[in-house]
Amino acid sequence: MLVLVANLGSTSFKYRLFEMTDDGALDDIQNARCLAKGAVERIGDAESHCTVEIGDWSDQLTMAVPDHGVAVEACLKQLTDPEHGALKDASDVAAIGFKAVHGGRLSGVFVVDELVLDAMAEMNAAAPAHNPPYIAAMRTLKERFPDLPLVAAFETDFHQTIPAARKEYAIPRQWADEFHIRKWGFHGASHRFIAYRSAEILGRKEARVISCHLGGSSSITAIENRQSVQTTMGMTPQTGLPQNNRVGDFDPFALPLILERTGLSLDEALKQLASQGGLLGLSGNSGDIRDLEQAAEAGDQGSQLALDVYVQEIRRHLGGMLVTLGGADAIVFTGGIGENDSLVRKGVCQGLSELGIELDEQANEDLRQRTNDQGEASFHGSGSKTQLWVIPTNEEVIVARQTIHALRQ
Ligand SMILES: Nc1ncnc2c1ncn2[C@@H]1O[C@H](COP(=O)(O)OP(=O)(O)O)[C@@H](O)[C@H]1O
Ligand SMILES: CC(=O)OP(=O)(O)O
Ligand SMILES: [Mg+2]
Repeated sequence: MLVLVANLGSTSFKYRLFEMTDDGALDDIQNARCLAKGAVERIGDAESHCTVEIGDWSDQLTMAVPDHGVAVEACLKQLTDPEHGALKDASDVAAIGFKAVHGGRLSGVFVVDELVLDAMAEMNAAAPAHNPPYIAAMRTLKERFPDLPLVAAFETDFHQTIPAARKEYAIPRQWADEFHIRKWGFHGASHRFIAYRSAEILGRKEARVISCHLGGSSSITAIENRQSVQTTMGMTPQTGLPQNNRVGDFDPFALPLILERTGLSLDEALKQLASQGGLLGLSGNSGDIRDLEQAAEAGDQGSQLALDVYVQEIRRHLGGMLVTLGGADAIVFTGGIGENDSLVRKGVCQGLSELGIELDEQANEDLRQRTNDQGEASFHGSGSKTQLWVIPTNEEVIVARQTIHALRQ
């Protein structure tokens, strides 16, 4: 069975085409053959980087990809290319699974119909960088391929195991009960993959793991027995750590002051918090960690401040997760930043030997030369009680499994 998985991130579009057996369990993460994969990075910038790998053939190009709709069209074109493509026709796939973000009252995995699209649209204001592009892509594909099942696997699903004491806001009871205002948590596919994969690596399902998904959007999750028990994002993916251009945790009582001083409407101010905040807002320069490190190196103070705030916020939440779990067997770094950025990993892990966390600086620097065939490597010192790992996330294989399960029901 062929399953195409579409992962529309805040700054990227990634896809993988899998050949899967349909009898695998959700945690059967090794049992999926990836026939093709591709990515478009820096969507919305003047130059987006596009990569594609189909079998032995690969290609890279730089072009303008203004939005996720254009990215999805480009992906289908690549996959059905007469010379290099993996599909004769898009209808060869059994389903397209989406790593969908906020379904509000719908948390779980659903075949996409009008009710699902409505539930997502209700959350457009809560997830402005994520829900509108997903809805647009789903509508386009439904129109072009009316017989092809589309499946939405919501990011909130993995966090349903978080106990009430860690998911309730201290707000009037009615808001929580009637309007579902609570900490939902996101990046569920990634944190679930890390939960399953780290348990395989550590050889223990009951391990205590802290999963740091650091990318265009970032969140940290505490995992016990392969289940989420606490996470940093809350009601919306604007919360928790500072994101690339979204604010992270913020005091709502600053808003009246902002509206009064700037003359902005509430809508405009929220738009700015969700597009001009985060690392971009702090630095006044860029939301991409690579640009910030380059600028900081050249002496740009705003960029250095953004990097420092990001690392300090990760450390603050890491401290909370360590206490929640009563210590950790492993801390795992994943996502575009977690997998690639040794400076951020070093900033987060240094000076924690009193807590049993010892970084091997050289191993952290040389990580790329030390990875196994899945791109994984550890970088803790020999005396460290807590293991430190980089594990490339595979959100798509989780969504592919969830898609098959949803089709069976
Ligand atoms: N080689 C790299 N070195 C350092 N940071 C990187 C590298 N590649 C990507 N990144 C960072 O990762 C981010 C993208 O991460 P990703 O997890 O793909 O994001 P999203 O899914 O939110 O779009 C970029 O914004 C950039 O900050
Ligand atoms: C919240 C979320 O799903 O983030 P992203 O896809 O941008 O990493
Ligand atoms: Mg992502």
